[in-house]
Formats: sequence, C-alpha cells, structure tokens
Amino acid sequence: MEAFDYDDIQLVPNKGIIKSRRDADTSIKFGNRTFKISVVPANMESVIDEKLAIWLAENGYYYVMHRFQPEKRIDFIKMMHEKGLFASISVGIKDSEYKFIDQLVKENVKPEYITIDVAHGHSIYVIKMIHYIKEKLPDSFLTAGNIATPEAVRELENEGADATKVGVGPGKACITKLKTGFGTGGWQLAALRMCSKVASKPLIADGGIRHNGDIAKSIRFGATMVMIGSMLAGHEESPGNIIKINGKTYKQYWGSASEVQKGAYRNVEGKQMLIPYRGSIKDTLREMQEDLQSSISYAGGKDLNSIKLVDYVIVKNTIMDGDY
Ligand SMILES: NC(=O)C1=CN([C@@H]2O[C@H](COP(=O)(O)OP(=O)(O)OC[C@H]3O[C@@H](n4cnc5c(N)ncnc54)[C@H](OP(=O)(O)O)[C@@H]3O)[C@@H](O)[C@H]2O)C=CC1
Ligand SMILES: Nc1nc2c(ncn2[C@@H]2O[C@H](COP(=O)(O)O)[C@@H](O)[C@H]2O)c(=O)[nH]1
Repeated sequence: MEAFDYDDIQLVPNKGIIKSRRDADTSIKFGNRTFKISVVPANMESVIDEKLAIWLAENGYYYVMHRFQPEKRIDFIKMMHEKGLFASISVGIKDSEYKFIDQLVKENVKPEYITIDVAHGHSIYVIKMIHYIKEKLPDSFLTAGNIATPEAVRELENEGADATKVGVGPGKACITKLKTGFGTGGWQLAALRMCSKVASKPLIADGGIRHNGDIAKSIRFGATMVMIGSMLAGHEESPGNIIKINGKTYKQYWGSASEVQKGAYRNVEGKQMLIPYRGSIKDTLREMQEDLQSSISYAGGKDLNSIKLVDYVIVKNTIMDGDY
C-alpha cells in the first residue's frame, strides 16, 4: 500500500476549455440537495453554532450541526424548518441517543440529514444505530463515520448508511495518532483513495485540509464533500470570543475529544489551540470557491467531475519547499 498525503501530491493540468474561471461550476449534489461547493464546516462546537448553521443553509452551503448540546437538537430542527431551511444534525451512539431518535419520531420532527459522529465508526454499535435510524427515520440522509478502511466503507454502506466519512486522526486538533498509535494521520489522502475504490455511495473526506488546493485533491481521490475544521475556525462567525495576545488577535479551536469539550481528562484524544483571527467566514468560503473554480479550469473541464479524472504525481513533500 502506498502511503501519501496532501503535500505529497500535485495534480497535472489538462488543456483548458473555459473562457473565464467564473464559468466553472462548483456545485455538488449531496442527498437530495445541491450545494454551492463541496465543503462543509466540521461539526465541532468550536466551528459551528446555530447562527452560522442558519447562514450556511440560507446561502446554499451544506452544514452539519454538532451534537454537544444534545438537549437543543429538537428545537434546532424545528427552528430550521420554521425558517424553511433544511435541518442537519449529529448523533452519537450512547443509549440516550436511541431515546432522542424515538422523541423525533414521536414529535414528527424529521431532520433532512443525520450524521453519526463518533471517533471509531467501524463498530457494531454504529451499525446498530444505522439500523435504528434507517428504521425510524428512513427519509433522513444518513452519514456514518469516522472510518479509515475500505472494509468499513463496504460494511457501513451495506448496513444502510447513505454516505460515509473518512478520517481517523488527521485533524489539526487531533492527538489520536500520538495517544493510540492508530489512524490516517500522515496518509489521509491515501486512505481516501483506498476507500473510494470500493465506495458505491458518497464519501466525505474529514480532516487534514491545510490549503485550499487540498479540496481539489480530495475530490480527485474520491470525496464528494470535504469536511474542514481548523481552516474554517477562527472567523468572526466562529463560536467563542476574540482573544488578544501581544497585539495579535486569535480565536480558540478545540477538539471534540479534548478535555475542554469533555469537561474531564478522560479518554482525551484532542487538544485546544489558538487560531489567528481570519475575518468573515463568508470571504474564506468565497475564496475556497474561487480556488476550486481555478482547479476545474486546470483540470480542463467545466465542473467538479473533471477534477476526478486528472493525472497526479507523487512529489513527497517537495511542493512545500520554501513555502513555510
Ligand atoms: N475523526 C477523528 O479522528 C476523531 C474524532 N473525534 C471526535 O470526538 C468526538 C467524541 O468522539 P467519541 O469519543 O467517539 O464520542 P463518544 O464519547 O460519544 O463515544 C462514542 C461511544 O463509543 C464508545 N467507544 C468504544 N471504543 C471507542 C473508541 N476507540 N473511541 C471512542 N469511543 C469508543 C464510547 O465508550 P467509552 O467512552 O466508554 O469508551 C462511547 O460509548 C466526536 O465528535 C468525534 O467525531 C474523536 C477522536 C477521533
Ligand atoms: N482525533 C480527534 N479528531 C478530532 C477531534 N475533534 C475533531 N476531530 C476531527 O478533526 C476534523 C477537523 O480536522 P481539521 O484538520 O480540518 O482541523 C473534524 O471534522 C473531526 O473529524 C478530536 O478531539 N480528536
């Protein structure tokens, strides 16, 4: 098996066919909806809150609300529906989550998208939850994760997941690879490639995106959606306060398995860090879309499909020489 990551790869340009990058179509269908760009902010409490979820849904972006205020989820779904917006929530796999699904059914509150969000998604308990959700809420589009192997993709798809999310340990706030020795940290792109070879349903690449070009690389290696945490944190709209240190401005970014998130130092696999303040997320998302339009142009096509067909070379980290 060949191990490589985002910085080890360059995509090879093809003859361009569009007059302007504005003519490149970055839209992507995921579930029954079409979104502006194949990027979704991570379902982390330091990345998304209700206000940002509303803005994203109103403006044609896919979003996944985090699951760390579980008692607010029903009202969140109702609120989104009252505004005529789609509802996209996360669930875990503990016993209380089965009661939550029952409550949704009882109150006839049906989210359009559900993401099962646990660290080790290739698990009999995730499969049990897939079965339960598909039985109780068959019309909700169900993503299951996170996973790292083709075996996991095949199994979760066969058990009923409508999409799977790939990435165990490549995140910026992640310490899983250090604490457990496991994961796709350092070879996330190769793991995505392996998973995409067997996937018959959409894949979300999750974690490890450090440059806008990594979005195109994820698409080349099989992603339909790309989940991004650290690069979409630190914005005006991001949860948390602005922090000033020595005249510089930051916001906090913390892992969902960090002590900060858990409120206790138990099974900690994440850390907290400061992210330089970046202004509005609207500008960052616009730039991601513009860069993806350029990628489509270099791919020699008009839409995201063209990126999937390009050649690539493995350059083993040399593309970053002089860039740091
Ligand atoms: N993408 C990634 O690489 C990672 C992401 N995360 C994120 O952190 C958050 C918390 O995740 P998670 O700890 O799964 O959520 P939960 O605390 O909800 O744990 C999930 C359930 O699975 C059990 N479990 C069994 N084995 C494992 C294992 N190896 N790792 C984790 N749980 C296990 C847990 O029990 P018990 O606690 O008793 O073991 C618990 O009942 C999520 O948002 C997740 O996405 C966390 C780590 C890695
Ligand atoms: N191992 C851990 N992974 C985590 C934790 N919190 C979130 N995550 C994962 O990271 C991505 C975001 O990655 P980034 O490189 O874009 O910052 C996120 O979607 C989760 O899958 C954690 O505490 N530990």
